[in-house]
Amino acid sequence: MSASATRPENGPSVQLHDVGMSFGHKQVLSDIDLEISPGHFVALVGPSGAGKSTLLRLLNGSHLPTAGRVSVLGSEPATCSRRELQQLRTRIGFVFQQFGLVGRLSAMENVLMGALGSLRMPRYGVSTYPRDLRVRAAENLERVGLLEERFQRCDTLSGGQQQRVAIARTLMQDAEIVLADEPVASLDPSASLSVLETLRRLSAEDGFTVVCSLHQVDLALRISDRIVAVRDGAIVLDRATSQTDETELRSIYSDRAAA
Ligand SMILES: Nc1ncnc2c1ncn2[C@@H]1O[C@H](COP(=O)(O)OP(=O)(O)OP(=O)(O)O)[C@@H](O)[C@H]1O
Repeated sequence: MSASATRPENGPSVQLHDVGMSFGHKQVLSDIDLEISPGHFVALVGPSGAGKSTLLRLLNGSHLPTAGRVSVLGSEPATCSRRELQQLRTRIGFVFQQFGLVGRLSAMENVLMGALGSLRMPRYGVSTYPRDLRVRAAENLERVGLLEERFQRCDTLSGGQQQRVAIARTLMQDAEIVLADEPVASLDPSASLSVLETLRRLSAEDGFTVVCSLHQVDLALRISDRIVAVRDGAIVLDRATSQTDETELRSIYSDRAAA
């Protein structure tokens, strides 16, 4: 794992205390208490509209809580200056459902863009990046199984391949936390499992923490160390994955009307 300048040794990656989030009069999250240790792979599950994406956005400082405290890698986004928040975000990778890649650029160039935070000037074209970064980008593409496709335009890659490129891009950041917002929602079951297994392997190899929202409870059970379920803006289950099962998790979706 990358060295952290501010996080106390072995301190939690993420700490939320009594967190609430409202948009105007709409209360979206309330009384959220959550602590995640470094290197853990946490699956965030729960029905549509439960507040999972909002919770992930609180973790990278895109949203600031309207109540309580959020601390990420030892920093509180709410009290960070703009520059401190920018620095914090270089330590946090984000993987989106829609990949967030530049389709007309090659896999290699998209991956290199993950290193832009460490460069002073914008770059245009693979050859304008320093050689050491090009070597690392190729290594990271190899780690996600896409070395051969490195010069292929991203919009010609399959969905699963595109998500692998997005994951390789976060590796260029040396991210200490990877936040993944429904990263496999648009993939078929086989590609979904394969992408999540890749993320899991990389997290184990490099030691970064993963918080990953998922709708597929079977995948959450296969891939995570811990499952946090959110419903109607509150945490309704927070357990080691080995201590829960598909029936209990499905009830969080199906009991919704009765709750
Ligand atoms: N910027 C915003 N302004 C107003 N309401 C918002 C905003 N962002 C999210 N919400 C509301 O917050 C609630 C939770 O949304 P969120 O996207 O966090 O849910 P989710 O659990 O990620 O859902 P899904 O699984 O469908 O992605 C929803 O009612 C949504 O309309």
